[in-house]
Amino acid sequence: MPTETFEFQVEARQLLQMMIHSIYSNKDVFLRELVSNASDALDKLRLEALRDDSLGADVSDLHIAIEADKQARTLTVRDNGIGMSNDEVVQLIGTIANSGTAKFLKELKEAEDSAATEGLIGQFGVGFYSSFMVADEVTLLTRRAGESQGTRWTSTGEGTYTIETVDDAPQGTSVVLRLKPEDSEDRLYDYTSAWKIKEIVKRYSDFITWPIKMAAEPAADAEAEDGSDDAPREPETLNSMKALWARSRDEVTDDEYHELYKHISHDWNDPLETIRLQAEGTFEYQALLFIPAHAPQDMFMQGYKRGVQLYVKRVFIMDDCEALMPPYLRFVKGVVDAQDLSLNVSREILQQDRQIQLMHRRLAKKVLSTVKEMRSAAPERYTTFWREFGAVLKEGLLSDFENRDAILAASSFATTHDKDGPTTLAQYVERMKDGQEHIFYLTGESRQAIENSPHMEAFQARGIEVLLLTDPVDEVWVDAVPEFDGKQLRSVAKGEVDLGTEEEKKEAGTEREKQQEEFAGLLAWMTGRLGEDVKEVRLSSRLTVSPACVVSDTDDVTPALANMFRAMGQPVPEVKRILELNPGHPLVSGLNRAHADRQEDAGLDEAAELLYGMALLAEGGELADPSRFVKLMADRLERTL
Ligand SMILES: Nc1ncnc2c1ncn2[C@@H]1O[C@H](COP(=O)(O)OP(=O)(O)OP(=O)(O)O)[C@@H](O)[C@H]1O
Repeated sequence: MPTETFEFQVEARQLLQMMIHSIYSNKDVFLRELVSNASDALDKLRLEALRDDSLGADVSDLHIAIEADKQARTLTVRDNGIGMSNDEVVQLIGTIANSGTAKFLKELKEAEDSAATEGLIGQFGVGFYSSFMVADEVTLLTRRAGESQGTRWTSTGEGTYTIETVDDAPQGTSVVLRLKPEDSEDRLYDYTSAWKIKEIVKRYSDFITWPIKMAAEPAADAEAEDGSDDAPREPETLNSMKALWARSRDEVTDDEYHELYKHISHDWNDPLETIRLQAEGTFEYQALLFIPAHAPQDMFMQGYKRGVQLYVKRVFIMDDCEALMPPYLRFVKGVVDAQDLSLNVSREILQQDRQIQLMHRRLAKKVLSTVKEMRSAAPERYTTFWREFGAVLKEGLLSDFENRDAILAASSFATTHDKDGPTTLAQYVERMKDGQEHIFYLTGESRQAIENSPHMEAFQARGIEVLLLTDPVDEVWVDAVPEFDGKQLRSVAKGEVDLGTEEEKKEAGTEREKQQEEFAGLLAWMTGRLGEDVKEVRLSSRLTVSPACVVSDTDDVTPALANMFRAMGQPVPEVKRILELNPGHPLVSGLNRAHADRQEDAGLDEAAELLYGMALLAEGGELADPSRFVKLMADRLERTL
């Protein structure tokens, strides 16, 4: 079989270039990545052998071996795991399937200093390619369990790689690195040194559940006597293989937890939070969960794989076990080790298992209570958490009714009360003014757009706090959550506004009756005139500065929500809104006088239309016919000159 040469996919090539030009300063991590891949391959083989008797794979001595050759300056990481078929090598090693990669590479190019670069690359993780940080040539020899032929893949990382079929490859994968010259100033150490290898394995891979073996070094005295040392030596196992989740908290350092996190999440950064849980009794399990410090790029994409790893009595069973985590906690990584499940358990069985459902509930509660505690105990970390995952967490308000209060208690919201810091609902309720019955909020594109919206005027004038909700999911959950602490949530852009003390309300009522009479003609005429667009034109009690605004009826769908449904392909009927006029505004009183004098003409028609258009623009809405609006406006302006 001839050797064939292939080109790396564009993204893969860019990533390799970055590896070769060593943008990541800690090069030791290449070994962690290779060991991590080898460990995954062993997990996969054990499972496949369990499920498929006919695989014909040897699973008697599964392990990882590290071999260094000082003379040849090579380092080999070998496993006798699942291996890869010829096609898999091309697909998995020659291309990058991760959809976030292009975006990541762009950000990486724009990053200005090396610290920013490392932060970014840490979010991504580059796995196998990190070999090129320390090697100028990498050879991978692999044979998939159950297949007879193997594949050799070789590359210097410069744009192409070669592939050839090999007849006598052992089962599993070996990766041979031809090491670059040592350069300790660049943190490129001697990776043939047994001491260095041990140090790296201990630091990053101690918990790996498979033995990581290294051939023992020849003893110094034996070499001195006759220059050779032929006696076979037992290879040394470098890692303790202890499952961290099964050890007590005080036996494990934070660093050890963090390395386990990196292994299972493929993240290069430390997690934000580590959560431990031990359940005893009839259904025993241990969980070690992590909240990452960054949201993955594809968290909102369809097909995002959620869930933690499932082990049964220390044996890895599956990745992304979605039965253990609700969708709104899909960012949580970790390990759950259950004592009483079958090793053959399938995803379908897990979904229906009552014990698993109980476990799922308990894990969700534990994550939520941890987040809540984080807010008081570590506010900075909570801020990071909320920035990265707040929008996802709030999805739970729509799906997890049982934990709704716990989700609300772990949530925070931007508020008019504080320019910089968010508030909790409990804090909001504490600050509520005498006579205020509701928790007020407004949804919109951005804080600025909301604050400048005319709907806010009466609230600003009275100093009533309003929550400023800018995540798309906010449009939805506010309708699904009936109340918090006995207080209803109310949009300031919906329904009638009824603020102030009883006395003030009474006074305002008499005043309003007078105004109703005064403006009755104008309101009736405008309701007819704008009837195609709005269901009613009425006087407003929410405006102090602006002439007009558009509001939705209390139970109507807002335009933003309707747009969201339409974007998801769900038809939503057109819902007409209400135009409110500010009787105290000179433009409105002027229009009222003009209407009383002239009853009807083209000028009045246009003024009504312009007023409605202005109200839409003021809330950040869209005009049905912007060019007509601009023309009418230009005509009017022209007449003022
Ligand atoms: N030793 C190995 N045995 C079998 N398959 C392997 C081995 N090393 C890598 N692979 C396959 O190649 C794929 C790509 O590996 P790579 O290390 O580049 O990325 P990854 O481990 O999937 O994720 P990340 O890039 O986040 O580390 C792996 O998912 C795995 O399927």
